[in-house]
Amino acid sequence: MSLISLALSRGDLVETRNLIADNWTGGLEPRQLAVTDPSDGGLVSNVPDAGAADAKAAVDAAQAAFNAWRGAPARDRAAVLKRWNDVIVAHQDDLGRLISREQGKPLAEGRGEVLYAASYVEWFAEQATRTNGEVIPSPFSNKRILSVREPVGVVAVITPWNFPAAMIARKIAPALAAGCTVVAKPAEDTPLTALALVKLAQEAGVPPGVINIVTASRERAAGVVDVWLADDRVRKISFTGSTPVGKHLARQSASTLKKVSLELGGNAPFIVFADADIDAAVEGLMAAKFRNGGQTCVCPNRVYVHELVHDAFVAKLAARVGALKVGPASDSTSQIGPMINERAVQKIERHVRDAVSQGARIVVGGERIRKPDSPQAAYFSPTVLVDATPSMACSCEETFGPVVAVARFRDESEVVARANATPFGLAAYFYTDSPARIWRVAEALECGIVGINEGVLAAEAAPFGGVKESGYGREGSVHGLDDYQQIKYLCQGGVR
Ligand SMILES: NC(=O)c1ccc[n+]([C@@H]2O[C@H](COP(=O)([O-])OP(=O)(O)OC[C@H]3O[C@@H](n4cnc5c(N)ncnc54)[C@H](O)[C@@H]3O)[C@@H](O)[C@H]2O)c1
Ligand SMILES: O=C[C@H](O)CS(=O)(=O)O
Repeated sequence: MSLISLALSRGDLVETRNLIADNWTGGLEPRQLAVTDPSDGGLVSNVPDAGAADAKAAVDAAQAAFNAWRGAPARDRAAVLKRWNDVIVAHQDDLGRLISREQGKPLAEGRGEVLYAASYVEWFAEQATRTNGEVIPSPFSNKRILSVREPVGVVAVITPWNFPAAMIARKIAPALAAGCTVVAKPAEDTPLTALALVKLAQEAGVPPGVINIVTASRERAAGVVDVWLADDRVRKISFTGSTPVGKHLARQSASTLKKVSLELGGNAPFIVFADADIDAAVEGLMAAKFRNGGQTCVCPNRVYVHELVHDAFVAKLAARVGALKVGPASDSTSQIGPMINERAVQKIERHVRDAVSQGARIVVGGERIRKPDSPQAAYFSPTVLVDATPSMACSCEETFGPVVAVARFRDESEVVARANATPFGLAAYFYTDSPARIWRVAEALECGIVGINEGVLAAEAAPFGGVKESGYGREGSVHGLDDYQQIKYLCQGGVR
């Protein structure tokens, strides 16, 4: 094991308090939430386990800051966001270590996520000065009409644990660019990265009350968010997480007709046609599937390989999967870190057991890895299953782990139908050498994101989001501000 320290050079970036207005606070109740290292179960730190009173205080602060922030020139908002981007990049190493400590991903991935998060901040620093309205040719000689874009108001941001930096940056940056203010609640497993990012935002000059962040346990998360859902000053919910929670938030937002954007669960198909470059398809699947140990919403969850190339593909894939090194983030040679928690690894075990009980065969892996020196850690061996069928749990639910389930197919129309036979529609991937097939299949797949002969799609310039039960709204791209703004129509009469 080539050990590396996950200690930060700037220890004060391990911020253990919540921020409301310009007050770093331990919370209005003396309750604490323990943050543990998934690599060994050790305690990283404690943060406040906030409640309803903290949630309301956050909205009070965000509302109080809104008029001044929305009234600032767009270039001033852009300058603050640019400085935030710069300080995030300057602290890439510390933030990467913090991500790896609380989320478990290997340090190289943690460092990479920091730059990914910063790319959204930089993108929206640029977009902030482009929120143009329109002067519209008037249908009336005595009237002039135009439209302007305005910030919606206070935005509630609720984020998951798998990308603790990128997911919250992908929401706070456009909110601030649009002139909104924010109340944020990061995932209970990974609050420290979000707290550090907000601390850096404060250092970059984000005014008091523009960003407010509270942390809460899984048991108390609903209590915090329910306050925001019921408060009519909160004009938008931006959520990334599971589909069941997303549906709940959408239902509860209806009472005050909040704008809602939902980046939810996936069940991505990965299709390898007979005319594909098999080596490229294997590498594409490795990149897409094993990023963050398979714990991403766009990970391929069902792999369909044409029967003519199935055995050759599986043999190459199994060799690559079997060679992946599993270990703690503190080992620089680790390629697959621990799963986020015990609940996650038990779901993966359940999926593998269910698949085998229905006839799937394990080609490589298939078992939990227990490390004597870290009995509480939740490691799972990189796994390839073949002979997967639609009725298996691993075909119906996202496994969210390092397990590849492979099925054969015969023709294009059959495999597209199978790929679409899911309530989800976030990402899909396919490999082919046929330009005509590229258009047919890309148009036929029911999803928001398509990888064509490519496995890694993340990009701040691209519109990220899904359809069906993977949610709605788009993050990043020139569309990323739309959900944080409203369009106002102005009509001036008496011109003639
Ligand atoms: N589409 C995307 O961009 C995207 C990105 C990352 C993760 N995800 C999805 O998120 C899931 C994994 O993340 P997770 O386990 O953190 O999801 P989760 O839905 O359990 O939790 C997400 C956030 O919601 C909060 N939350 C949980 N229950 C709540 C409730 N009743 N009321 C209010 N807030 C509540 C959590 O504290 C957390 O902050 C997977 O389904 C994954 O596909 C989607
Ligand atoms: O897990 C969800 C992330 O949004 C995936 S990505 O890093 O944006 O591709």
